[in-house]
Amino acid sequence: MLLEGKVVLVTGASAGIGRAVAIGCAEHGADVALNFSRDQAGADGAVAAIEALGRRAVAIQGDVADPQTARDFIDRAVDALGRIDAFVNNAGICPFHAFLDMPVETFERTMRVNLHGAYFMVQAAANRMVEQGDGGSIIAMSSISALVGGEYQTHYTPTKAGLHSLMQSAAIALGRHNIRCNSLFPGTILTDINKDDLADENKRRSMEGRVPLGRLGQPEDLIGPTVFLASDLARYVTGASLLVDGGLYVNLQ
Ligand SMILES: NC(=O)C1=CN([C@@H]2O[C@H](COP(=O)(O)OP(=O)(O)OC[C@H]3O[C@@H](n4cnc5c(N)ncnc54)[C@H](OP(=O)(O)O)[C@@H]3O)[C@@H](O)[C@H]2O)C=CC1
Ligand SMILES: C[C@H](O)[C@@H]1OC(=O)[C@H](O)[C@@H]1O
Repeated sequence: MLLEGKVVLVTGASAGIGRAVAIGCAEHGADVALNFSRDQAGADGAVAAIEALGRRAVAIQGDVADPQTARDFIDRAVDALGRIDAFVNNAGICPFHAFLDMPVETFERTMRVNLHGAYFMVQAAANRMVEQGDGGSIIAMSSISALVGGEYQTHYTPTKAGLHSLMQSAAIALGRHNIRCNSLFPGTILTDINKDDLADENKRRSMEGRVPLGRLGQPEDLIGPTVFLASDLARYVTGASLLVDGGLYVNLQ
């Protein structure tokens, strides 16, 4: 088991990718703390799934856009599970909207959840890992959108580029503590975040058609890459990024 004896913390773990990687880490031996903001039932379901695997789990509510949530989540998770070995910054939103009339509130909320929230969460996780003194792994759920644009994502893609940039700088700041910081770049993964956008059958077919592996992603496709980066197998990997997109990014023509 790659994560036997390790404690993994995941933000935004009541649904979608965060839920899948939280349960996936438990399948690979970890105890897991989950952050969520609204979906208590989803978080409770993920806790039950992890406990059914014989692992410990705790769900802690908090809006990552509030800087206080970061300290609270890390403190309560470590109180419950004893330590922190890996931190997955996953919570994120993507309210699709056109550029020219982007509401200020939509822009600011997206920045606060996806980027400001990540900054304070990563900082709080890193401080606890430094106190523990035996290293750690920080993983950011960035996106293929850190590399390419989207007409209705002008407020979102900069947060994903920013998140990867945060991982690069944090990798330098934390290397002396043996804390590794890496980004995952998922392509289009079928979750609630894009349910409405992909309800347009033409758009969905066109997106599928561009993926060399022939399908859009499932949340479980992120488990292997997350477990690898959290594990000691990745002990010399830091400041890196990994596309998990079925080949979408390289498919120019
Ligand atoms: N799906 C995709 O195609 C891709 C997704 N990503 C990234 O992956 C991450 C997860 O996305 P995905 O699983 O698709 O989305 P989902 O909408 O399925 O899940 C989002 C999760 O984040 C939580 N969340 C949202 N806002 C907050 C908040 N303010 N505080 C705490 N938790 C919050 C939600 O919990 P609750 O409902 O309880 O608030 C939920 O658990 C995001 O960062 C996204 O940008 C990257 C590339 C592609
Ligand atoms: C929400 C989108 O479908 C999804 O989010 C990303 O980060 C990917 O680039 C996709 O556009």
